[in-house]
Amino acid sequence: MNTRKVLYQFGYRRSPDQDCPSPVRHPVIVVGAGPIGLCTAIDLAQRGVPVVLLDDADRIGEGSRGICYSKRTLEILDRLGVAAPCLQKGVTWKIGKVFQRNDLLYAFDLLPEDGHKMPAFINLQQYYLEHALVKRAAELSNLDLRWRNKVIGLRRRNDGVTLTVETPEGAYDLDADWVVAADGARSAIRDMLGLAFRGEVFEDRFLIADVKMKGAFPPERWFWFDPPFHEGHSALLHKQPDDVWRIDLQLGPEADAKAEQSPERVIPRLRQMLGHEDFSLEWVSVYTFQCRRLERFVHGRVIFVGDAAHQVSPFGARGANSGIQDAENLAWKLALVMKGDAPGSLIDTYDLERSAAADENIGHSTRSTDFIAPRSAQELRFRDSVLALARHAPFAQRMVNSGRLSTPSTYETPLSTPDRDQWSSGLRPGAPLPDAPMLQRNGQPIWLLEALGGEETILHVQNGGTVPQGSRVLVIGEDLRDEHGFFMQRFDAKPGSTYLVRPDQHLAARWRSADPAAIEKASRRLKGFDGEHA
Ligand SMILES: O=C(O)CCc1cccc(O)c1
Repeated sequence: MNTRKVLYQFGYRRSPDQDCPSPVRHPVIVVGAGPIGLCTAIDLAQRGVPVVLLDDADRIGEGSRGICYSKRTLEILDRLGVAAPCLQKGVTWKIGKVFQRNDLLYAFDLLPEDGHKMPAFINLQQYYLEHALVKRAAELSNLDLRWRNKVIGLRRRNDGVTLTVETPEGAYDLDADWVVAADGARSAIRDMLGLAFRGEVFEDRFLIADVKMKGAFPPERWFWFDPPFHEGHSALLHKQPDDVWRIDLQLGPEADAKAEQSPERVIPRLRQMLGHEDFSLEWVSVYTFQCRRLERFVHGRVIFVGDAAHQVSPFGARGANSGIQDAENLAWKLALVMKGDAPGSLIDTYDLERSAAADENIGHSTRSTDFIAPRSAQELRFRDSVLALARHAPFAQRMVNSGRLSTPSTYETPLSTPDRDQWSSGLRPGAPLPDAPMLQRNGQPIWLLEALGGEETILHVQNGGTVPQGSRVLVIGEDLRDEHGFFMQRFDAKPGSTYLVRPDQHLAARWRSADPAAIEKASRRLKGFDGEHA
């Protein structure tokens, strides 16, 4: 059952680099062609940076891995050109339900408002996402994806890194100005640099099963505390495409991982839960998890992203989503630095912003895990009291923690210019921009985030005055029209309001009226030319 079915097979191809007498030098080498490595490589390539992407495998296999992709992740995937196939195949959902025993404690809606291109979440087997990314990578002539290229050695130099790469035809060396380590939780690059994680390892074991069946459950996230079919433990259910259902069952710290994966143990548990045996097992595994991270994500010219840099429990779906957000944070910075349009110290803000995001994710993940699988009698008493109260008191429902689902971080960063004017919407410098439906000059609809793309942009609300100058300016009221008022409301905009947007669509600065000198200063600041990171 755990022998992975190969879903997509790719060929090893000899690279001309393997025939060169001395190592060929590349601007960026990304190690690991999982979703995070692929997103990093595609983003860099789209920004005009030639990339080599190395992976030790040559296939995408079935397996129990990431399934939930959040709205922000989908917005990033859209910019990378892969959201459409993911949305088409994925199961869209936004409702979560939390049960205790057989009783519904409460339900939540992750996106109660209209006017967003992307849904709150989709569920999609990771292999479909990886396949869409590999197809996209193949369209980019400056992205060289090399299968069965395993990094077995790494030497750091002041101005770069030399990698030794093993292939079916022998080993060869490559030089890189920068290496991005996206080689996952068991990162070989991390080991080669002798880097250790700090954080927590949780003892509780969970059974994870992908089950194929014609289920009558709706496309919602259902979470149970102490259900009658699995007493004293928790259970989680998600719908995936192709009639596959993801089931996570808490087993406790004493569970025997090997025995629990056998069909003799798994099938009765699932029969108990589903009330029938009309299903087949696609994938079964037993896992424990860690909430931990590297102290620093940037080590000279080697930069860590995704699970190679930080790890969380599955609850909240923060692993893959935060990894893809690492990729987008890094790509624009690396591209600017490599083109000489920003100082090298801009890369330090990747470390600063994304390690703060990792701490946020680890904090959420740890608190959820402590609530779901209490580790002491005191934690258990607290958990059970909250659940008892939540049955009758809505305020206590907010204290129930069955996993806080992934949301993007607002960066507290030297790249932001602090507000000097009064603003009242939830948006603030460092935050990802909300989307809004707009009309183009020709009357065709376009989403705000589509119009922004991946470039630094000034958004200026028309007021009859002088339009600010910048490398890219979009005037609301001319270039983009806000027919339904979503933009004005979400941005707390008034005529003259002006926003400076980072290449990753986070807000860098805003003013009630455009001031060319202030805009120029904020633009230099967002590229790391100003303040302590100059
Ligand atoms: O709903 C959640 O909190 C996470 C669902 C999930 C994500 C990744 C793996 C897995 O087994 C469950």
